[in-house]
Order: sequence, then C-alpha cells, then structure tokens
Amino acid sequence: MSAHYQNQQLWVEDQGVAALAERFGTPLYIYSKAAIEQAYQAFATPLQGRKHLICFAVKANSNLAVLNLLARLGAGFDIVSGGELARVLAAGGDPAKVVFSGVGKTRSEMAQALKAGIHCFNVESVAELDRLNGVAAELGLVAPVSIRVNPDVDAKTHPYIATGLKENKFGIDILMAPDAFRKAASLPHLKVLGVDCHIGSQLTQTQPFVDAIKRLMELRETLAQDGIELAHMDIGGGLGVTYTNEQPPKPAEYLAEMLPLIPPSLTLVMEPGRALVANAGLLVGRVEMTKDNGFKRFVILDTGMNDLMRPTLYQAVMPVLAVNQSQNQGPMSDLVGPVCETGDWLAKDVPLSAEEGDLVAIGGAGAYGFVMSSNYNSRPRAAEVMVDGDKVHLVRQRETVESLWAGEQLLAE
Ligand SMILES: Cc1ncc(COP(=O)(O)O)c(C=O)c1O
Ligand SMILES: N[C@@H](CCCC[NH3+])C(=O)O
Repeated sequence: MSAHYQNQQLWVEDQGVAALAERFGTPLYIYSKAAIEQAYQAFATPLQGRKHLICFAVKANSNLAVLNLLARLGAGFDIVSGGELARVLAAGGDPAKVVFSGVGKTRSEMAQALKAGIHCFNVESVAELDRLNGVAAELGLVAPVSIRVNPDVDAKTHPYIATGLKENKFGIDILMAPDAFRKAASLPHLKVLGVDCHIGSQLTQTQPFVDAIKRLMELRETLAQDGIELAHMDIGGGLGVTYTNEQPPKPAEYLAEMLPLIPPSLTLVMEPGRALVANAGLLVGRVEMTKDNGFKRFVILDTGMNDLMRPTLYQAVMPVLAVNQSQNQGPMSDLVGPVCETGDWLAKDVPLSAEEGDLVAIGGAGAYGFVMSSNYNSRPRAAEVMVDGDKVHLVRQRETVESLWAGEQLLAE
C-alpha cells in the first residue's frame, strides 16, 4: 500500500493526505507514482530475458497520467473499446503494444484499431472472426488475431468477476477452439498470432491459472498438428491483491509458476490491471455527520457508491484508514455515503471514531475506482491527483455541476 502513517497522520509518499484534501477538496482520488512503478517492476523484473509484453488492462484505471506513466515504463495496453484505444494514444501509448479484448467490438472500433496498427485482436467468437475479416478486407489490411479461449476453469472468485467458466459470455469454448482457429487460418484478411485466456479477476490462488495454461498448451499441440503455429500466448490478467486479509501470490511467485509451463519460443503476453494499480490509490472523503440510531452508528461521508462501487457491487471489503490514525479505534460503525440507496456503503462494522469534519480514506482504490464512478444523484465526479515524492499533480479536475448537463437541452416548445 502506497499510504503510510507518520506521527499519526496518513501520508502518500511525501505528501500529507490532510493537506491534499484541504488543497484539492473531497472526495479525492490520490495515486502514488512510486507505487505504480514498483508494481510494474514486480512483473517486469522476473520477465527479463524472455520475450514478453505486459499489457495494462486500461479498464482498471484509464486516467491519462496513469496510462502515460505506464507507457513510459514500457507497458503495452489491453483495451476493450475504441474509447480506451483513443485514451492510450492520447497518453502516448504505442499502438503496436495494444491488444484488443471484448465480446462486442463494433465494426467502427475494429476499423479504428486496424488503422492504428494494434498488436492483435483477442477474438471472442466465430461471428467476430467473420466481422473482422470483412472490415480488414474493406481496408485492404490483414488483422492480427489471437483467439480468446474459455478454458472452463473455476477462478474461485466473486461470480461477477469470474470469466473463464462455460456459462460466462467470454471467449470461445475450448472444445470449439480448434475449429475456430482453422477458420481464422482460412480467412484471407486474418493472420493467426496467438491464443489468449482470461479466467477472472482478484484470484488469490495460482492453481486456476496453472489449469488454464495447461489446457491452452494442449490446444497449441492440437493446432500444431494442423499446421497452425502460434507466436504468442496471452495469459490474461486476474492476479489478486491484498485489500484486507487476502494473501495472493506476489507477481514474482505467480510468474515462477507460470513461466515453466510456457516455452520461451512463445512471446508471453499478460494483461494485469488490478495488480498494477489497486494499492497505488486511495479515495479520501470527509465526514459530513454521524448518527447513532441506537442499533447502529453511521459515519456519513461526502463520498459513496457513486465514487466507489466495489463495496456495494461485489460486497468487497476494502481497507478503511482514518487520516488521523487514532480514529481507527472506536465504536463499530458503518461507513456510508450521501446517495439515496440502502446499498450506498463503503465499509460495514469497522471501528471508527471519526466525527464531522474528519477525513477517512479507503485503500485499494486505484483499480476499478474512479473508472466505475457515476454521476448518480447529480454528484460531480471526484478530482484525481498523482503524488510523486514531494510533488503533486492534479491529473483530473473535479467535475462541475454545470458539466453534468452540458449535453442536455430544454424542450424546444
Ligand atoms: C480481458 C481482460 N483482461 C484483463 C483484465 C484485468 O484483470 P485484473 O484487473 O484482474 O488483472 C480483465 C478484467 O478482469 C479482462 O476482462
Ligand atoms: N470491476 C471489477 C473487476 C472487473 C473485471 C473486468 N473483467 C472489480 O472491481 O473487482
């Protein structure tokens, strides 16, 4: 975690969180540049000397400054929309290091990515092979493809973020994959580059990854018998992080199990999201008021589910860090927001003595935090800042209320 206490006060690198909240207001997302750099190196270092491409899953945090930082570190990007591709390019990312996942790519998104010259399309259905071949033909281009296989492996994670089971919409069933590869190889405007899988997110064990890779390796042998040679294997993202008590393998431990399964002749592509940014981010809110209904104590913040959906959407337990450390003790409280939904909570039953005006941070908020935020209840979205040592950069301005209706019109009468 990028944040630490010093003299009972919460800091991110060399910046006090209280001073940042004072200066930029709340709710505020704070990212640590050093924490992102360290997380990236934790993947890159064990891969030295091996053909590889680390493609950050842009969906986890698409702020341009975050993407720019990762691009400068040498990262590629895993995108799932034309919007994400545009962000990567605006942030200085190299299109030749982009892989394009997603089950519903539109024709125009395909054309946009082909013209940009991305590394490959992770194709998720037979219908998509036909569509992509057609779009590439119209442009007189050949589309590099990798087929996303659904290996039917239980990732043992929350059902909403498991993606590698038969019943999930993702990928092509592993039993149908050989036919899909044969078809891809036969289409004139496609070039088969590799095979891909992504079995889910926030995995805390390596076994499901191992099972999936073994199935992909078997598939590779079957394909080789048909004369279809693969240049790369994309093992997706999904490595979990510690929010509170989870004990996922560290990137080096995870890679130590994966690397022996994959021959070095194959370029290893991976798509980590959460593991690169989750613990580089905090969401900071200020207490508006507290109330005790005799049954429960509520600490009501100026931030809630519209800024951070993970608790209510996945019942995710995220760490609560009072900015004044001494306030991490006290009566058991529910940390809730101002949104008119019973599900508007950020934490349940945590010891917290914070009162009106005090600041509370939620840790692990660098991934799937701001990107999943909304304007529900006409709440402008938070500002985002990135701390770099003793410097701080405002990397996204707080929205104004007026900007929320900028595209709306009164009735013309
Ligand atoms: C295709 C694909 N790749 C990569 C990721 C990134 O996953 P994570 O943030 O768990 O590393 C996701 C999200 O789960 C995904 O759907
Ligand atoms: N949004 C999810 C992860 C999504 C994975 C997308 N494939 C989370 O916060 O845990």
